Amino acid sequence: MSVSQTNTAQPAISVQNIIKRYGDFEAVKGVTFDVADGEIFGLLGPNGAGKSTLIRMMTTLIPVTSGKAIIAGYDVSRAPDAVRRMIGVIPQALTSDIDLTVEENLSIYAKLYDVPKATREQNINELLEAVDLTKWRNAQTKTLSGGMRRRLEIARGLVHNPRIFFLDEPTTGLDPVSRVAVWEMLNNLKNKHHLTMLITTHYMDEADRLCDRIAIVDHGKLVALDTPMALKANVPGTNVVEAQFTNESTDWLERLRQLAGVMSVESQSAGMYRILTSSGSLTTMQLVEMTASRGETIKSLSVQNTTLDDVFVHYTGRALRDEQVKAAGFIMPPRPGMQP
Ligand SMILES: Nc1ncnc2c1ncn2[C@@H]1O[C@H](COP(=O)(O)OP(=O)(O)OP(=O)(O)O)[C@@H](O)[C@H]1O
Repeated sequence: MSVSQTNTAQPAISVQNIIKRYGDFEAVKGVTFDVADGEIFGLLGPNGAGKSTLIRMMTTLIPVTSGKAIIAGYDVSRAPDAVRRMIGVIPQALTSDIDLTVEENLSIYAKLYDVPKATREQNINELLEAVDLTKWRNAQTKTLSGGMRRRLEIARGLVHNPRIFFLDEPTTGLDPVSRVAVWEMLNNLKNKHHLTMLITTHYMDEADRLCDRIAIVDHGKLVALDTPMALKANVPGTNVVEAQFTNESTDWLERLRQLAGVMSVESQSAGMYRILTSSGSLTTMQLVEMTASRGETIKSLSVQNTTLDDVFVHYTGRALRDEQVKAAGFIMPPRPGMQP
């Protein structure tokens, strides 16, 4: 079926049993999901899970091996130009021209996308305001901080008024304050421009705060898809107890596993144990009793609700902090005048 009409009742993005093969290697193995109009949809997964490959297919950068991706009503394989007019794309790498000013970067893109002259200036002014760069419009891009440059790239991706915005790790390499500023900005932009957003991220707190629904991808397959709250509620064990003992006994792992409600126990560094349990209070009570009856002491103890990190571990078998090693390796390019 060739879909050529834009229809607001249909999903903004519809991916149907999509497959991508690189030679003999299947990087995406039949993934299906819809993204509703106006939704912020997160794609999470370990390194190499297939997130970028999925985004590249949805944004027409690489051909689909089989299956379909329908973006704003257009099939990426049959109507790639129409898809490109409907989408804005922020890739992982920063691509604005550092020798141009902020405004020149936006203006060149607007011309590339044939934004009519009459609306070009107004669009640029509004976007500069939205990303809080109005007073930097004449600054050379190379003088901007990492966070400001990322905001410029986001404004540039919206200069032709796309309906659907794809962001591949929009806050990687930013400090926590800049990350929160980008989240707020994306939320404001979404509401003001009625955008649909698809975001990949390595940061669980980002996905939790920003996304209406989250898809977890692993080894090229979709392994979970729901709202952050439902994902957390559906993971066995609703609490995480972290405990550290003064005595480095080798049988803690086994003894902790036998406490009431315990689903799994993970031994961490510095004698810390992370316990996933269906009843934080019951497990904690028994843990305290058991420790006291053996004449041992607890060095530290905390009880937390299940986080998206726990969801991630549950579905992928890997902790996100392993993934963050790679993410932390990305460093924003230095700007002139910055201290090393
Ligand atoms: N052009 C290519 N040729 C061959 N294999 C590729 C190519 N691009 C990606 N792959 C492989 O496909 C798999 C999925 O890669 P992809 O970049 O989509 O993962 P990702 O989830 O985006 O990972 P990351 O978080 O590291 O960006 C990986 O095993 C990768 O090595």
